[in-house]
Amino acid sequence: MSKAIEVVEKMADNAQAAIKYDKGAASGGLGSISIQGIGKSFATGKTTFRALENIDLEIGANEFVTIVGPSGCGKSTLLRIVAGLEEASEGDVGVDGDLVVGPGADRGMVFQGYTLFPWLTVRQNIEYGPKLKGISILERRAISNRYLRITRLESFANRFPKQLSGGMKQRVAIARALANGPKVLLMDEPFGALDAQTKLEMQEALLDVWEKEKTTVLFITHDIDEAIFLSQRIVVMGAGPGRILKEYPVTLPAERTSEVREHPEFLKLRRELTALLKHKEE
Ligand SMILES: Nc1ncnc2c1ncn2[C@@H]1O[C@H](COP(=O)(O)OP(=O)(O)OP(=O)(O)O)[C@@H](O)[C@H]1O
Repeated sequence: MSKAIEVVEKMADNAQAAIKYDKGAASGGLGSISIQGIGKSFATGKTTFRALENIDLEIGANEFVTIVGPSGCGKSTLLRIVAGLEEASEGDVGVDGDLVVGPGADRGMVFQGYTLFPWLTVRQNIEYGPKLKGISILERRAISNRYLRITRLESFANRFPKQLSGGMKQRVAIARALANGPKVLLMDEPFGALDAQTKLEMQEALLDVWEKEKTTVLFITHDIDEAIFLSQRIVVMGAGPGRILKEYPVTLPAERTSEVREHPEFLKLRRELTALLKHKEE
């Protein structure tokens, strides 16, 4: 089953999906995330595999936090737990004080693969979530217009996914997530498959969306430069079992232009993170 279908089906199953579209959430809802004592064990044959151990992380409303760490340290598992797609073995996740018990419209997911519905146009993909929630066609049109504009896809509204470039498809995926009015965007290596130039453009586009929509973003990447450029805070995880090793506040200017990449603070952070992660990969 594709990840998009998995998310949508679980949302449909979940009582939280019944929450009516709330413009307040789309345009400045809160969105603080509280991750408390999360542990996760997977049953693997006769043994269990300890994927996450004692994860505590508090993320403020409208904060942009990125998780980096070696392959297999549990980044995706943690994000899936926050999304409500995976159940934690121990601990709790709350969004604005509400316990996460499954996927909900308050949390939008964007993955690495292009998880669009290939049989729907760009506009229909964006309107899919609102339609599922029974939002009227007029209101749906207003929502899709807004996110087509914000993601600069207006002239591609009637195209099908296969007629789009990789960067455009990821912009549609972001627009589709935003169309549900989430307080929180959960992004698992969303730009991992893009070429270098498109990736840089997408990072700037995402910061633009984040500033306009005031969503909280929890982002995963292997790309240290991407983590520094985007984030207000970087959380480094280690493996065996997956745990938080260190947190770095990113004290770069709020306006992230390409010059920021040459900023001494950027270069210092890159050196520190590279050294820490190199050591962990060895
Ligand atoms: N359903 C599952 N059953 C058993 N083990 C799992 C399952 N899902 C994940 N794991 C294991 O848990 C660990 C963490 O996986 P996860 O995908 O969260 O890591 P990650 O840090 O996101 O890795 P990557 O950076 O390579 O994407 C891995 O060792 C993985 O094999």
